[in-house]
Amino acid sequence: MFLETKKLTKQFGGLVAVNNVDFTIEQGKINAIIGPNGAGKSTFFNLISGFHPPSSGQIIFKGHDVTKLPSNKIAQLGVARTFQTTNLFEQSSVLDNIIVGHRLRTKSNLFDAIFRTKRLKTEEALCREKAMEVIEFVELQKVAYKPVAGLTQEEKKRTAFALALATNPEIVFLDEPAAGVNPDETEGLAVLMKKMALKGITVCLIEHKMQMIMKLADKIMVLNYGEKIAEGKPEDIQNNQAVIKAYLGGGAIA
Ligand SMILES: Nc1ncnc2c1ncn2[C@@H]1O[C@H](COP(=O)(O)OP(=O)(O)OP(=O)(O)O)[C@@H](O)[C@H]1O
Repeated sequence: MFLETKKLTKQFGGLVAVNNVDFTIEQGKINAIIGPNGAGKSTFFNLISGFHPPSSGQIIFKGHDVTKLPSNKIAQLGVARTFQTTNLFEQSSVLDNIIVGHRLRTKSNLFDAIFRTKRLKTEEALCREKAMEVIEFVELQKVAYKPVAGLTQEEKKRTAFALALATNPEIVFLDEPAAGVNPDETEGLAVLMKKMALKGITVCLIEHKMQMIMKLADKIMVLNYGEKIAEGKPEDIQNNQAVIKAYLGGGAIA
């Protein structure tokens, strides 16, 4: 099993935001988490990427219990994530944003920076090389040297993907990757997510755009009031009575 949760639970005071959720994420596939507003999707995401400690339950990643690991330690195991609004440096170029993001995860220290050590120079060169590689992967070569402020929404999303990919992750968690982009751009981002999965990177996303999810996902989990009400292939989910009921008659998942 690649990534698995066992009876994962998160309580905020008296509210159970995630309730006893068993879920498996399939390696190299596109795994989606859907559900009505307030269903617990973001909380579940925050638990499995180490941003919140669970109240109870377990998270197993490649056979290791990572339940109690902080997010930086989980990141070192090959887990990366994007946020609904990824903070980019608007006045800096795409390339610099990615280099800075990557540098934050490399090993040089203040001593290296002051004395411009060989290690620092080697790492800088490697970061630049890696940044160019991921810029090419997300197809942003044409805007690599442009400030982020002048990019389209889709290009900004691609930059956020590139930031996550620069750490060589085995799995990326994408929080509403297509929020705020138009249908054409949504299609472009869907193609990019497929490209990631084809490269062997496991994708796990939260998304409200149902048409996109039904076409894109290999596997879907549906949360409602913190509980898993369904798990399966898109066609199973679309025809699942509990899911249709949760979405008030099914209009939202048609
Ligand atoms: N830090 C917190 N403190 C207290 N309650 C919280 C906290 N975070 C989330 N909640 C509550 O937990 C429940 C689940 O919220 P969550 O944001 O995970 O849902 P969601 O499915 O991601 O919703 P949306 O689709 O609207 O983003 C909600 O009732 C929310 O108010």
